[in-house]
Order: sequence, then structure tokens, then C-alpha cells
Amino acid sequence: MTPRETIAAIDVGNSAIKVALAKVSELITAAGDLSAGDAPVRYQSFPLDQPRWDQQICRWVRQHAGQATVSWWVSTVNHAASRPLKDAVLGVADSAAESAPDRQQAWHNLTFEDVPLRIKVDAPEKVGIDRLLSAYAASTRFAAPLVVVDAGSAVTVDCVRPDSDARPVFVGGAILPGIRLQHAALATGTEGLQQATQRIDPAEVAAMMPATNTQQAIRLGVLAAVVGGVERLAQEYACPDDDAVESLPIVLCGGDAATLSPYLRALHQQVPHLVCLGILDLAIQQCQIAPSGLK
Ligand SMILES: Nc1ncnc2c1ncn2[C@@H]1O[C@H](COP(=O)(O)OP(=O)(O)O)[C@@H](O)[C@H]1O
Ligand SMILES: CC(C)(COP(=O)(O)O)[C@@H](O)C(=O)NCCC(=O)O
Ligand SMILES: [K+]
Repeated sequence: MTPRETIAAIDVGNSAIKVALAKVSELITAAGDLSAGDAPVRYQSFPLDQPRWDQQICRWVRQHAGQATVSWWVSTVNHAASRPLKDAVLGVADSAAESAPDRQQAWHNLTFEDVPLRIKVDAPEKVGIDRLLSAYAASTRFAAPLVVVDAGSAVTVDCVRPDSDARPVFVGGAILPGIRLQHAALATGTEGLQQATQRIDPAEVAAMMPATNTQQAIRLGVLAAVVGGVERLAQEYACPDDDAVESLPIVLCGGDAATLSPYLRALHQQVPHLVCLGILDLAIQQCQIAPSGLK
């Protein structure tokens, strides 16, 4: 990778593909804080239930990258989606004719070995790379111990602790079904429950403790399951033996972060695009180590 290139940081989840695009030269100059509003990064989310999302992504990247060489750095936990995207990017798929590349493209699937974070779990290669990258991005912005919550298709509640040298270590976490999956599970697993609208209105929640109809009861129950689970885990990770202990601070991201935030009583901060930020952090680090470009 060289400073003249553009980097496309790609987070392939189970509901959407999130894309962050930045010129490497501008990233190096702005390395201070990529979460800042004025950072030279464009973000776009492409839901996987939209038609031709692979073409849409190629077109969007081409529109904003111009003729620059694009390095695609990819975090994927959904290979059924990342494989056709790779084919479209590299011009392999027939259907990609419209977006076939007229400039150089490089595709790099990230693994746990690319993440400069100590990992202390049974099998690091089996942990979702999105969990490791968001933990890495959080640990470069906030002091460990901390909890990283990615509220997407699944909600992951991960813990980063300092080691004896105060360096951050990913020590594992918990996985629970996300809001949309919980709604779908209730609707498909019962006769009496239909899919409730997912939208949660804070005024409505305040008025329904307890809920007085089925739809509201589903919305309240699912919200409480996720918020309650996150808060309990953040407290248990701080100190499993003491109820009185404060929760660890939470860094919150994912498609449902804004929905959950108003109900979380634990100290938390929303940082959108955390997985993409982790990828861009890696890119900056690599350029700083090898400014002439090695990869
Ligand atoms: N248009 C949408 N399409 C899909 N999910 C959405 C949409 N709007 C909100 N959501 C919520 O966002 C969650 C998915 O978040 P996201 O971070 O994109 O997930 P993933 O990382 O699994 O792809 C869903 O569980 C759903 O509750
Ligand atoms: C837990 C996940 C499904 C979350 O995916 P997402 O909700 O972001 O689509 C993903 O990180 C994954 O497939 N993990 C592999 C198992 C593990 O992390 O232990
Ligand atoms: K997730």
C-alpha cells in the first residue's frame, strides 16, 4: 500500500456491508482521531436485503475513489456475502461487467493475525474478526478495562482488560441475538406472536411498564433482554463477585446502537463504524511503519 492509494475498509456483517473510504495520504495526516467529524473518511452502509448491493458498492467506491488504486481491506463474518463482492470488485463475476475495474484493485481478507491486540481466548482464529477489530479500535481510543458492544444481527459484548504492562488484551465476551433476530425468533417460533414493528419510541417505552398489548410486550421484552444483558455483563466483567461494583465503561456500535443508547444506564459512548475504524487504524499503522508502502 502506498500513500497515493485509496483504502476501502469493508465490514461485512450478516445484515449489511459497511464501507469506509479514505485516501491513504489524508489518513496519515489526520491520524489523530478518525472518529472526529472532520476526518477525511466517507462512510456508507449497504443493507444485504437490497437488490444488487455488490454493484452498488462497486459504483459508490468508483464514484468517490476516481482513478486511484483501491486497496480493499475486508473484515468478514459472512462469506456468502463477501465472496460475490470480491468477484464484483475484481471483475470476476459476469454480472459485474458494469463495474468491471479499469484500475488496479487489491483485496485483503483480514484475520486475527493482522490485529495488533493480544488475544486470550481458546481459539483466536474462531473469534469473529469484526469483534477483534472493534475491540482494537476501542482500545486505541479508550483505556482498558472496557466493554465493546456491537449491536448488529447478533449483539456481541466483549471485554478488553489491561495486562500487567497495561497493554490491552481481548479476553472474550458474550453473544446474544440482536433485536431483529429476537423479533423474528418470536414470530417464527410461536403461533400467537406476529412480527411486531421494531421501531421503539422512547415515550412509548416510558408509558408501558408493563406493556398492555402484545405488540408492545414484544418490543419491551426484546429491548429489555438486550439492554439488561449488556448491563449485567458489563457489571460481571468488572467484578463477578460483587453486585455493588460499577460497570466497566461501554463502547457501543452497530446498527442498533442508537436504539439501545437511551435505555442504557451504564456509562457508555457511541462510536459508529468501529469495525471500519479498526481497519483504518491498521492501515495507518502499516503506512507509518513502512511509509514507502510494503503491502
Ligand atoms: N434497514 C435495515 N436493515 C437491516 N437492519 C437494520 C436496518 N435498520 C436498522 N436495522 C437494525 O440493525 C441491525 C443490524 O445492524 P448491523 O450493524 O448492520 O448488523 P451486521 O453487522 O450484523 O450486518 C438489525 O438487527 C436491525 O435491528
Ligand atoms: C457473532 C457474529 C455472528 C456477529 O456478527 P454480526 O452481528 O456483526 O453480523 C460474528 O462475529 C461471528 O460470526 N463470530 C464467530 C464466532 C465468534 O465470534 O466466537
Ligand atoms: K454484531
